[in-house]
Amino acid sequence: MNIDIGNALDAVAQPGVSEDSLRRLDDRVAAAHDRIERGIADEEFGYAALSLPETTDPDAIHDAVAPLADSEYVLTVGIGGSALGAATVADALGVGERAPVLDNVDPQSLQTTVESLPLSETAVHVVSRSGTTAETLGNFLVVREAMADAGVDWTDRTIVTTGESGPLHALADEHALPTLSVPEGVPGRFSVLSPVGLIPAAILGCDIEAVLAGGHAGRTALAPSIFDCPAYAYGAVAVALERRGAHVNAFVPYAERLEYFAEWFAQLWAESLGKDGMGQTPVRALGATDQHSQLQLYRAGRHDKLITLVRPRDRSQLTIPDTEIEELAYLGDTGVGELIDAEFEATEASLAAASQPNVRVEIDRLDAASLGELLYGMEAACILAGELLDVETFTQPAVEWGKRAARGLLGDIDAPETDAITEKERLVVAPDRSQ
Ligand SMILES: O=P(O)(O)OC[C@H]1O[C@](O)(CO)[C@@H](O)[C@@H]1O
Repeated sequence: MNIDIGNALDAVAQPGVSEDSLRRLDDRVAAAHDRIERGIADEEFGYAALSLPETTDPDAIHDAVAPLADSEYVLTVGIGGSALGAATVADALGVGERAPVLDNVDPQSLQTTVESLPLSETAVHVVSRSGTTAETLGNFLVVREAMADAGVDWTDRTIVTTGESGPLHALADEHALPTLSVPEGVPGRFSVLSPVGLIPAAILGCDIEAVLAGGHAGRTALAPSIFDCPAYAYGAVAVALERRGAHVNAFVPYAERLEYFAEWFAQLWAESLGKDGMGQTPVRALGATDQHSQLQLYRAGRHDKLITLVRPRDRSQLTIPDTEIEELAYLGDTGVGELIDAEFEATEASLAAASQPNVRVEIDRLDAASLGELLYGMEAACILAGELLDVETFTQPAVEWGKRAARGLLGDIDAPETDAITEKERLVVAPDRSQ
């Protein structure tokens, strides 16, 4: 993974960062790096995520999934960090269509998903770090009943990843389901390089060792300076720009197979850095598609964004055939990869020409090793940003209020938050149907 921050400098962008302030910021990056290394060495909560390339045991994953190796599909039942990592890895490695994700509680899509899958050839991976998440457990209870109704023994086709205790762990124990642990000290959104993110890819025959090796390359690339460490360069520049008004991070991968990666990044960035009244709002977009929907805003709208452009350098070859239409001659014999890269570079230049700060993130090609390095790099960038912003990067206390309110509404607990639902201020505007 390498990073080009040239278009974030104040010589080009507004807001922009001067090279002097980057050099001054580098002292803080060196101190933050020491802090991170100490956290890794002491296996501290959160920092332990940066040891996963070394601590995750791919053999244990292969052993656990061996009975499911005949699966045509792997259905992940999880939400947030318990789904987005697995979806990102499967998507990026080209098995996304065989690795659907149930990460919402929408009755229609749940029904459609369950009805569309050959349940006897489907493995179900239920993932929840807490083991209590209502959406995940609710979805799973529906899926297992559908399997039973279809005459499929769900205990033969289910594998669980969860914490050391909780209802999901109890259920797995009761039915002797194969169970792997969410690694100790690793928050969900930082757990992609563990069984949480790797099980579907392993069942579908992907090279998870190469993903971990890429993560390891990311580990060895950590260095106490933004001028030597791409991950820290990204994190530091994002923070510096946020401080100068770039409160939005439009994250734009130029590869369809990285669409879930943008969603994964959005959780990582929002849930880790959205604290104490700060935090860049991640916006997922896709290149070149969203050039035709969002770029007008990115170029001519407020100067309140960092635009992150991501691409694999090497792409598969597919050539646009020649055409008899003269105006389209320029497309003939052009690679589709050439076309999307021209769009990438033109968009990058168009943002610079409009003084809109943007950063280029590149990987060699979209393969297991580069993916592992990219995921690790973004996690390290996020942790570095958290150090510079001095926020509690690894928790997400603000999400608990809503969970209590919902459980109160469903009669599970007696929660004061639930009152706010019934006492909501109302000013409803509805069309007058009497006319
Ligand atoms: O893995 P769990 O405990 O089911 O949580 C799922 C997701 O929900 C959150 O706790 C937010 O509600 C995320 O941090 C987490 O990734």
